Amino acid sequence: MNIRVMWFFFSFMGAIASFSVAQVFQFRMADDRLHVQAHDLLSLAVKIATQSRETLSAINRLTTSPCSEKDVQELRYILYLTPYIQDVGRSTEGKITCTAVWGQLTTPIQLPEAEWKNERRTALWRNIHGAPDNRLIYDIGLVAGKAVAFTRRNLFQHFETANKNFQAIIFSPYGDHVLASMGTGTPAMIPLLNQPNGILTYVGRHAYECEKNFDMCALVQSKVSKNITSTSPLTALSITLLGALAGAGAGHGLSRQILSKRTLEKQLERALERNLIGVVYQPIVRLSDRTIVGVEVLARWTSEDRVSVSPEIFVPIIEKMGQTRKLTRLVIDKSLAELEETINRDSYFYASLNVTVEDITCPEFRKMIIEKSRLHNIEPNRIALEITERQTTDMATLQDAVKDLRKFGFKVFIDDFGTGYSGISYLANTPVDAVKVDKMFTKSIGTHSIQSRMLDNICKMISDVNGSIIFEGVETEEQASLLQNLYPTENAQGWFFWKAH
Ligand SMILES: Nc1nc2c(ncn2[C@@H]2O[C@@H]3COP(=O)(O)O[C@H]4[C@@H](O)[C@H](n5cnc6c(=O)[nH]c(N)nc65)O[C@@H]4COP(=O)(O)O[C@H]3[C@H]2O)c(=O)[nH]1
Repeated sequence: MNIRVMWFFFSFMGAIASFSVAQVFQFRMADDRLHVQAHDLLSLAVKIATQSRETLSAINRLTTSPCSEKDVQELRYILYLTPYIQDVGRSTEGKITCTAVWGQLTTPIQLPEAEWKNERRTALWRNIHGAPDNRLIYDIGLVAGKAVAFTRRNLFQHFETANKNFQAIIFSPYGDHVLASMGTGTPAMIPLLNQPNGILTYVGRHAYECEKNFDMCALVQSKVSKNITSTSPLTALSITLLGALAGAGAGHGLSRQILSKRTLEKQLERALERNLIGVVYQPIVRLSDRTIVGVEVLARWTSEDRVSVSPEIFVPIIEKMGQTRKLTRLVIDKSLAELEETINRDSYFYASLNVTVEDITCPEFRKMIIEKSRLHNIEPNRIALEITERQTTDMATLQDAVKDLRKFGFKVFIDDFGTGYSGISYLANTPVDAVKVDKMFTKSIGTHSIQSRMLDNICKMISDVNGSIIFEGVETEEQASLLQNLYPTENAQGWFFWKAH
C-alpha cells in the first residue's frame, strides 16, 4: 500500500472512529440528560402531589364551620403557605361552595364528572380553563372529602422552555391516566414503556422514572438524537467527515461536563471521608436586649479547586448521594466539640443544628445524638434540632420521633416556616419548641405587602400552638426595631446582628 493511500485509509478510519466515539458520547450524554430531566420532572411532580395531599388533609382537619368567615380566613392561611397551589376551597355534593380566593360563592360551582379517582378517593380534573365557570382556571383540580385544591398553572412550563424538542408526561404506572403532559404528541409515548430505558427507537430516545408512594411516573423523550444510519448515504458520509472534527471536539467537551458533575460528587465523597466539611456559627439574639442566646450551626465546604460552595448547592448533592447521615454526624461532631466550653459557661446558651427528617426518624440518629451530648457533657436541652419538610415522610413516624427527642430533653425547631416546605401540617400535628419564620416575612416588615399583613396572624397562630418564634434574615435596624417593639420576648438572627463566622 502506498504511503498516501495508507494515510488516507488511516485518516478515514480515524474519522469514523472519532465520529463513533463522539456519537457514543453524544448518546450517553443525551441519555444522562434525559434521565436527569425525568428525575427532576418526577421530583417536582412529587412535591406538587405532596403539597396537594397535605393541603387537602389540612382543610379536612379544620374545625371551623365550612365556608364561614373564619373558615375562609383559615383557607387563606393554608393557601398562603402553599406555593404550588393556586386556590383552595370547600366542596359539597360535587359543588364548590367557597374558595380562599373567591370567598363564599353565592352560586356554587358544579364540578363536571371527575376524570380520574385514586384509591385514596381523591378525584382529579385536568386543564379546565374557564369551564364550567370562568373563575376556574387551573391545570389540575383535586377533591378529597370536603376539600378542593387547584394547582398553580404552568408549573412544568420551564421544562418545555428550557429544553428544545422536549416531550414528557406524568402518568399513572399502568399508563391508564395522564396527569400532566408537556410538548407535543405526548400520549403516544406510553407504549414505549415496554422497552428498556434509553434504547434507540424511531421516535428518539427516552427515559422514565416512577414513584411508588404517589403512583406516578415521569417519561421524557427527545427527538433530537438520530442514528446516523437513518440519514441518506451522502449525508452520512458528510456527517462522518465533518463529525470527525466536530465530534472529537464535542465529545471532548461533553465528556468534561460529565466529568465535572461526577468530580463534584467524588470531591464531596472525599470531603466527607476526610472530615473536610467545616462549620460556622450564626448567633441567635433575644430581641428585647439583643443578647446572644445561642448559635445556628451552618456547614461550609471549599472544593478542591478552592471554590467556596454554598450549602444550598452541596447539601442537596449529598442528599442525592444518600450521604446525609455522614454530613449530619460530621457537623454534630465538629460543632459540639467546639461549642462545649461556651455552652457550659452560660446557663442558657444553645446550639441549633440543621437535620433532615430522615435523620430524626432514624433510631440510630437518636442514639447517636444522645451519646454525643453525653460525650461532650452538654445537656440535651442545649441542643436544638431544626427540621424542614423537604423530604416526605409519614406524619405519625415524624411525630413519634419528635416526641421521643423532646422526651430526652432536646429542643426541636421548625425551620423556614412560610416557604411551603414547613407549613401548617407541622404546626397542627407536631408540638415543637420554636418555629423559625422565614426571611421573606422578615423582609416584608414595614412594607404593605401581603406577607407583611400575614405576619401578625402567622405569629399569633404559632404562639397559640407552639412556644417561641425565631425571625430569620434580619438585615436592617428598621426590621430589628419593629420586631423588637412587636415581639419583644421572641428571638431573631440575621446579618444585621451577626453574620455566620
Ligand atoms: N439573605 C440573608 N441570609 C441570611 C441572613 N442571615 C442568615 N442568612 C442565611 O440564611 C441561611 C439560614 O439557614 P437555613 O434556613 O437553616 O438554611 C440552610 C440549611 O437549610 C442548609 N444547611 C446549612 N448547613 C447545613 C447542615 O449542616 N446540614 C443540613 N442538612 N443543611 C444545612 O443550607 C441552607 C443555607 O445555608 P447558608 O447558605 O449558610 O445560609 C444561612 C444563613 O447564612 C440575612 O440576614 N439575610
